Amino acid sequence: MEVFNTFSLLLIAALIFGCLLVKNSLSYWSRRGLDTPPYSLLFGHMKSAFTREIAFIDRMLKFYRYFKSMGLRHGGLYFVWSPVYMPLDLNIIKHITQIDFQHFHSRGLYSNEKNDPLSGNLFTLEGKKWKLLRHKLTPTFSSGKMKMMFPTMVECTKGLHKVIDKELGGPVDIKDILGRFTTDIIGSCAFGLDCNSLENPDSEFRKKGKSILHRKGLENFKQAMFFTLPNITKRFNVFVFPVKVTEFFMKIVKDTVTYREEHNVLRKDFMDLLIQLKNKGKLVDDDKWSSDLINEADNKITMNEIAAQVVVFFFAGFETSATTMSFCLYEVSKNKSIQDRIREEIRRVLQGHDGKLTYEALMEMSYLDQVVNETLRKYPPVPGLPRICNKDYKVPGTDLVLEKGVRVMISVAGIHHDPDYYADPEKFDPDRFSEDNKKNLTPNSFLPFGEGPRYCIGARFGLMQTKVGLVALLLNYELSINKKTQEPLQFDPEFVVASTKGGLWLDFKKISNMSIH
Ligand code: HEM
Repeated sequence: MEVFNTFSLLLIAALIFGCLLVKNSLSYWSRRGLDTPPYSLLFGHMKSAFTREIAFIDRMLKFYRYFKSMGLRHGGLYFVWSPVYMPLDLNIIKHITQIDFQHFHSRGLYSNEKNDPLSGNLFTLEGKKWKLLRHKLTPTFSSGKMKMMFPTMVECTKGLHKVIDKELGGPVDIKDILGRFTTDIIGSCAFGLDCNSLENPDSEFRKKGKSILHRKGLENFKQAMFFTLPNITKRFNVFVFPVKVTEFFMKIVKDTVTYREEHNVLRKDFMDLLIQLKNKGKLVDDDKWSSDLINEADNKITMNEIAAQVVVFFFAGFETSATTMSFCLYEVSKNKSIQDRIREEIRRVLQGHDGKLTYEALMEMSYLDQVVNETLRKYPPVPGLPRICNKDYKVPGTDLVLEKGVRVMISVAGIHHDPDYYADPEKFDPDRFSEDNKKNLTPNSFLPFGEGPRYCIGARFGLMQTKVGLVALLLNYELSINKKTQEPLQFDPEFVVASTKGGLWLDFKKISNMSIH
């Protein structure tokens, strides 16, 4: 009986202590004079990340609008019980992402290189490791390297035309088809493999890609934990990807590298550049691509590092571009005059290039560029930018000191939909980005690829594949919405990347049969 009483007392004491701890954690912002939207005791502001009720983009809009409606420059959130700072003021954001980068060089995401090699990638790495790797990988994405990969991308449009032609006559789920298209492009450019997912929607690559981005059950819970409590996840040695997915990619990368090295295969793709970094530590000049021109250097990368980068290129690269293309096609399906104007530009520019879609021809399509920018504004695929404070930081123009370890979330979606920066923000208006109007945009109010030294390394590649896909489709097909098109669009809570719920269904009518090859 006495043992039972002691145990009960200890339990009550632990409960009281736990409650006080939670209360203390959840008063972090009020003690510093920052406002917070209503939250749940158990999950803070992340309940819907665990329950998947509200999409990430909608959460980013909601929190931004809450603070904005109160006329605030910033506010506080809680990821479960840990404090997250949300700046709205563009000057504070500029300081965090660019000027005072040394205080915020990391995203504070899960990375556990030793036990989970694929988590040691450029997106998640921190501090010096990230800096060194970024330095080594930057030349991989130079415009010269992009030009070299361009023909591979254009080649993949053949498969795109075939699939659309097969589906003519009924509504087409363009989101799914474009996901397969970019899977094939990245598969080709990153792994040097023909993933064949356009022809075969059940291809292994497509299945693995989907299983990562569209997580269910325990995997969904794990993903929310990686995001909200990375340190705890690391302590439990949880893998960022399901073990089978990790094994699949590790094997493909190792087999490809070994085969290329044994057979002296040179291909103009990411894998080739990463193999150069592994063996020599440096890349050849843009205009040369042969093994005897590679300079020696000692900062080489390992096989595991190659695998981690190839996989992050794959996951960061295919869905972001596919959703950009889908949202763009949805908007031009509703705006016939915009659609006609792009098609007219595509035809005119191609005529000047013997009907071939070359890198130079694509760069000439300025209206297409405006339309893609407006799509990225209205539907930013990455709606929030995470950072973590690496050393105490006084927020400029305020009395607030962010302590080391406090996380930051910048609401890209909120800024892109703020009427102070974009008049009538729900209107799809590519002329916002015309040569004349661009000068009037508020500096730092357009952040689809992030900002500062952690800016998206694949932005050029992403824009290139997005535009190649759009040219291939808009040249030969007229698009319109149909009864199956969801209006208004709903974002899918199961995806971190902004994506529509239940696909995106459009009608395609073939109007010409022009080749771009
Ligand atoms: C439309 C397409 C794309 C969009 C909208 C996009 C967006 C972004 C954003 C917002 C970030 C975070 C930037 C920051 O925190 O400031 C990012 C980082 C990154 N992206 Fe992209 N991305 C796209 C395509 C790609 C592609 C095609 C690749 C690779 C082939 C790629 C690889 C990466 C990597 C590796 C990072 C981490 C960079 C670092 O931390 O140093 N992305 N991307």
